[in-house]
Amino acid sequence: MTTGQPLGDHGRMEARFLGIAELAETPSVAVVVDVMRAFTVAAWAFGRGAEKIVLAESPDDVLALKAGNPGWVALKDGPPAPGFDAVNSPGLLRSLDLRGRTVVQKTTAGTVGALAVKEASLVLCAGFVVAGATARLLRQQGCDAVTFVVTGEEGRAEEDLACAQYIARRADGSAGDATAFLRRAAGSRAAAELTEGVRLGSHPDDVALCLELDRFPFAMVAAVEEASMVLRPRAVPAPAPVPVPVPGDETSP
Ligand SMILES: O=C(O)[C@H](CS(=O)(=O)O)OP(=O)(O)O
Ligand SMILES: [Mg+2]
Repeated sequence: MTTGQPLGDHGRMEARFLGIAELAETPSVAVVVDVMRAFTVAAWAFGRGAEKIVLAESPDDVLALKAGNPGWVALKDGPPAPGFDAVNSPGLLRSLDLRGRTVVQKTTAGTVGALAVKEASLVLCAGFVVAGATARLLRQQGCDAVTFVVTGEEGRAEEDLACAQYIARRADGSAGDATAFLRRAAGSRAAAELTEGVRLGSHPDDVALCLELDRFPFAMVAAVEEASMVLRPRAVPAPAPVPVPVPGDETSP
């Protein structure tokens, strides 16, 4: 799906929403979106103390990287598998202590999307849990053209598209009411599959955790380090509220 369009009322940022297979050229700035579940899981890994996440090309690469780096945490989607330490579930990951650890992650959609734009000058990975920080970072960087990679269902995954459009609106300075976007994600095929237990390696809380808006105050930046694509958190504090002048109060601005 190609829906190049200027966004918001302000016209400051041009956003394009593309599936992985539609990436004909390397974008300058890419936001790779996987709500259910790769980048919700990645955010939880950082929330639990992980230092970095290496995005791997294949399950075999995960195991090879782990073999060469004792202590790394091997993670993939699907059911628990020999040699792997974790699955792609925020509900299961949130009880792990990952302080100082390196996670190696391979999933069906999210990690593939990030690797597809590894040559971009700025790559952010996102879901609703880091939506606000991701939008703030795009604003801080002055990004005027952003390609959102909608990783699920060949660019049509409703949870990813809704999240991408929401981040684009916030980055563009438009109103930040997320209700309609979250409702679309809650009604997605991915949410239904997780609720019905179709997707293996899951926890009953996974959908709710994937729909937690701004759960974390950091964005997630991916960059090539020594031939691997490495994801790291970057704190993006919300700006302090502007004081409202109070008539008659000489101490107010
Ligand atoms: O683990 C997930 O939820 C999915 C698995 S699949 O795409 O439904 O097979 O992977 P993700 O890359 O996180 O979308
Ligand atoms: Mg997904």
